[in-house]
Amino acid sequence: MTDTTPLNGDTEAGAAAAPATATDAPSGHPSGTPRHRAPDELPRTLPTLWRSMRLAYEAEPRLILLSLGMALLQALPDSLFAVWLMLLADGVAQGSTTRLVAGCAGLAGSAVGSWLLMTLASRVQRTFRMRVGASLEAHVARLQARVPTIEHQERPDYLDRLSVLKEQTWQLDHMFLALFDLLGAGVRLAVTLGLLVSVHPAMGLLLVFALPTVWVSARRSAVTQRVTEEVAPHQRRHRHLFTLGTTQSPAKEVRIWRIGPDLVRRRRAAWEAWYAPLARTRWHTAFWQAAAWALFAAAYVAAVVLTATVLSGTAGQVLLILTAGSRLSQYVAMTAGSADFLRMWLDASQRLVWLERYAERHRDTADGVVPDRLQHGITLESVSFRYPGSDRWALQNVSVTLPAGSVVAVVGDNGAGKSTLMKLLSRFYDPTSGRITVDGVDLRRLPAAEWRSRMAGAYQDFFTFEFPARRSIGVGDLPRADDRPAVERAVDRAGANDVIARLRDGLDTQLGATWDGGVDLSFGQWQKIALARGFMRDGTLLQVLDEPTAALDAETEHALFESYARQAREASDNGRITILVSHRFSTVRMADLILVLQGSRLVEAGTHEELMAARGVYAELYEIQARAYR
Ligand SMILES: Nc1ncnc2c1ncn2[C@@H]1O[C@H](COP(=O)(O)OP(=O)(O)OP(=O)(O)O)[C@@H](O)[C@H]1O
Repeated sequence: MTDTTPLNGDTEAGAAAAPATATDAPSGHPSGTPRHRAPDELPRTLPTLWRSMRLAYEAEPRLILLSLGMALLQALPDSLFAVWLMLLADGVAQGSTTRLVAGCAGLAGSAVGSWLLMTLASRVQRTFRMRVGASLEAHVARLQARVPTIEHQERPDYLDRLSVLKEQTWQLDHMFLALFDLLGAGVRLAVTLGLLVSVHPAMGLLLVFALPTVWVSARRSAVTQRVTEEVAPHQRRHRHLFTLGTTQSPAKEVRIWRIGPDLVRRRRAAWEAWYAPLARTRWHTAFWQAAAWALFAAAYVAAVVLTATVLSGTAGQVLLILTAGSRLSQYVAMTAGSADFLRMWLDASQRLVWLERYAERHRDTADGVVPDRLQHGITLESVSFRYPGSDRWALQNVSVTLPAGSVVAVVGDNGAGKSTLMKLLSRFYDPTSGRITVDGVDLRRLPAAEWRSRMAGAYQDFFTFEFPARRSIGVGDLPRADDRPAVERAVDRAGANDVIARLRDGLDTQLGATWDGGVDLSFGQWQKIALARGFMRDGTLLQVLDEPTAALDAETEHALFESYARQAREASDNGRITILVSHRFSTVRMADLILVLQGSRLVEAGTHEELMAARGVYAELYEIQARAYR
């Protein structure tokens, strides 16, 4: 693959592996080269195996025991088949009715028993798989949600490992069954070996010749798994490009820029980069597997010939060696196949435990108490921040106090760090250096979930919840999601009455055209719904409005925030701070405090009048915009 230009934020595998060049000094880095971040070591195998077994046992204790019992029982009628055949053959050859009847009865019993057990086992195992699979998937989802920050969602090493784990989660249930099959195959193998040795101890050597097939198979699986991990970034990338080329949201740009063929080409290249090493590995290991099986086949033929000639075995014994010998190869293949699955199970278990440990390490251990009301405000003390894997400072040495009860506006160029500041205040990330305090208490000491429950927010990259309008807004305060007057108040605060008035069934209208009876909204209408959601919560300490009205015209935005700021000042009996990000200076001038960010630094702070009098960056930009509107 030669063309590796990132596409739409796609993460480059090569970039993730770039050498470390970062310093910790908060100074701008011109290149923005991503720093190398080695993925954590996967935990040791055996304890992780034990852990995943415990998880499955805790989820379905009775089903797991029943499945295991069935798998072991199924081994018996199967492996005794050779004995019945021997009795039958000797009965015919020696004219012994007793042997003949015993052989026939044994064959009938084995056939019926096998069928019965197979039918029962498949039912039990299907239920077991569905239930355990669902419970493990939920476990992985919970672990991910438990991490309070969103840093891990942007780490390529984490995403690669997680994408493999997600695939494996639904396979984990298969793998438990593979373990039971392996145990069942062990029983079959032991019985068959006993039968072979009963003819002559030398027949036991057949097992020795079968062992290379097991070893090669296990080795094959381990090598394939290692390569799978190495090429995981390409796999994620080709899926991403496929989604880009086939889903609705990028469809307009894909067509207008006519990048469809380029996407196809790049997806193909990513697919090749993912698949080619895997295919090579499979071919390579298949050669060794074939060689191992050829060795076993030669030993099997020799055993049959030896029994018939040198050992002068009876017809029944020759038949027993023929049947048990071929079954031995079948059982060895079964053991090897289960071992193959087992290898994947080991790997999935390791990843699962890695995720558990990651979630545990990043568990929120903050023990501070979020205040009922703000007395002084929120202070940033020399706050610097850079995103995980990036050398570029998104914020540098920002020091400022946002006073309790104030309306604060943040302005600045694209990429100046405004949204980053909002993310730090929301504790989606912790500062790289410096600290943020809430009435003097470090924000890191306040439990993220509790702090966020006292926040509300509306963002430029809002999400379109395709629920009935009432609920799409109501989820902004889940306990009151069905409280109609509360939803109506939020609609009013967001100035979204016009959007609701146009909906066929008002607040009860299903949003999203792909749903039965659903309607689609314009971008601006969706944005007003998101804004209303951001106004659902009462009693918040921090209200973040990160360009939530960028799709509205300047006049509407201005009127909306004038009214909102007035309400916020009148009703702020708990010292709530409202922080508004906007590019429109006509809107931000009403704020009590205006922060001007430029190139990741806070360059000015003050009221509109103070900043105009200072004749700095703010005054200049304000004049430019004002002239444009005149
Ligand atoms: N998830 C991320 N990972 C790495 N870098 C990021 C990430 N998000 C933002 N950045 C970088 O951080 C810097 C600040 O971005 P931020 O989104 O805070 O800017 P902004 O002032 O809100 O810009 P805009 O006005 O365009 O919304 C930019 O250089 C940006 O490229």
